Amino acid sequence: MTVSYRQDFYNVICTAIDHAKVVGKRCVVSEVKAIESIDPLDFYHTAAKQYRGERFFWESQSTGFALVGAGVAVSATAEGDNDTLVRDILKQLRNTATVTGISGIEGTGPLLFGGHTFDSTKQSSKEWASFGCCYFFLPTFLVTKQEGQYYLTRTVVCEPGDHADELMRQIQQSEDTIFRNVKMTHWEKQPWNPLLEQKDQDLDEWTHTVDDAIQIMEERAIKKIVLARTRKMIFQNELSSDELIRSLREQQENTCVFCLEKESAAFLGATPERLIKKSGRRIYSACLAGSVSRAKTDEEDSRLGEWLLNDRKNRMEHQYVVSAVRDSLTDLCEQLTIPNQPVLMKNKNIQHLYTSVEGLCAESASVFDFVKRLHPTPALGGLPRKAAMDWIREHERLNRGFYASPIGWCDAQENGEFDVGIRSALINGRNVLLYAGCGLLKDSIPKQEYEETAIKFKPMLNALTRRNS
Ligand SMILES: C=C(O[C@@H]1C=C(C(=O)O)C=C[C@H]1O)C(=O)O
Repeated sequence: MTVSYRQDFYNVICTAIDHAKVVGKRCVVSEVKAIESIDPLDFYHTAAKQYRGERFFWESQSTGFALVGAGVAVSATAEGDNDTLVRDILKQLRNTATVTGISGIEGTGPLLFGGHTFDSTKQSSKEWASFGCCYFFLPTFLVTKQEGQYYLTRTVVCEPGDHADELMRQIQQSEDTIFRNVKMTHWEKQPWNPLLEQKDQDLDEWTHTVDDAIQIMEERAIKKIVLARTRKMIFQNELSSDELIRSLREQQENTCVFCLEKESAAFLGATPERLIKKSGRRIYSACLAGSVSRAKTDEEDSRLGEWLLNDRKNRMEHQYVVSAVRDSLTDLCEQLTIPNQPVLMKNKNIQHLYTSVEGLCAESASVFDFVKRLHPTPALGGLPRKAAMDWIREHERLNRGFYASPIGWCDAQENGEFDVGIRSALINGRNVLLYAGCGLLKDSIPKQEYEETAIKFKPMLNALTRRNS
């Protein structure tokens, strides 16, 4: 990657077009600049006019870090094994992209955002068709909010026959339009959107599948299987990811609110579960497994929390995740700090057992090395991984698509973050597919697990029905 400090964007584009002519290939040019503070969601909303179906949103509620992308400059979709494809694009970007303006700020410059399916051996289903098995894109406009500062990265793809004046005019015009309107963002009160139909997986069918899982865990050396279910919903009017993100960020403190659009579909949610964050040599991961509901009174809530901290089944379920995460990270990290005991993570609708993970890795490591090693942890797949995945592939009555998979971003310095796409839904027009899963052990009780998944529907359900419970 060439970093040019003093040249302005126009000159860099001219040089890139000349270079594209010589090498006969497109060249990517990005410019990073500081901008005045704006609400990332207002930017997302305003960009819809030009870039609906080509946006992403990412906001960590606890740190305030946010990324919003609009417009597809470069994209990658694939069927089958997807990891190589994204790495290749990133490598290509690193080798060929020119970045001008401010440098050294994480989450700025040419950055890929996206995700892939839970199970790369599975063909994508009809609902997930537009996303394919893997979808990442480098946005034309990227707004980054980092430590209270705001940055705009704009990216232009220069082809051999392009004219700098035209490219410059186009990007400037789009930028002016968005930023003129962003200041005037006005969220209108939405009319009531009635729910016309909804369908859950039948409780008997679910019970039967849980029984199957329990039986296989008793017969074979399988310790844990995560089983998921869906709820299909049809609303009267088209749903808007903008409005849903707005509700999620208001209601789901302590989570990461994310959304990835592709054509008319959007996959979004408020996940409490970080898979991996890499910042320079520092890495952060998390073990999250073992759940109980929140209660109405503080007293009852604490009692439930205490119960969870001491419940044998939940502690075991959690410990499987801790051990597997430790095993996955040990040889990628020089240092690894994992506390011996979990603590409680309390979210609006549910509380979990949580163990933090921090480490120090080699400079050359990529956030994708970690994703590949960790996914799926026993929190989303099971233990042993392969046996659990085989069972899920054969028995679970749904196609998970991007649900329970890593979703997130990676910049050209290989910094990035991928969280697990849970507490999520796929929306398309008036249709919604909600997803939720739970960890099964030999002594699981089907009805309890069904109820646990119902609680896990709540964050998205409340956003969809505009309830606050
Ligand atoms: C699978 C989900 O959640 C996972 C399963 C948990 C559990 O079984 O206790 C807890 C947190 C997540 O790791 C989901 O929310 O869909």
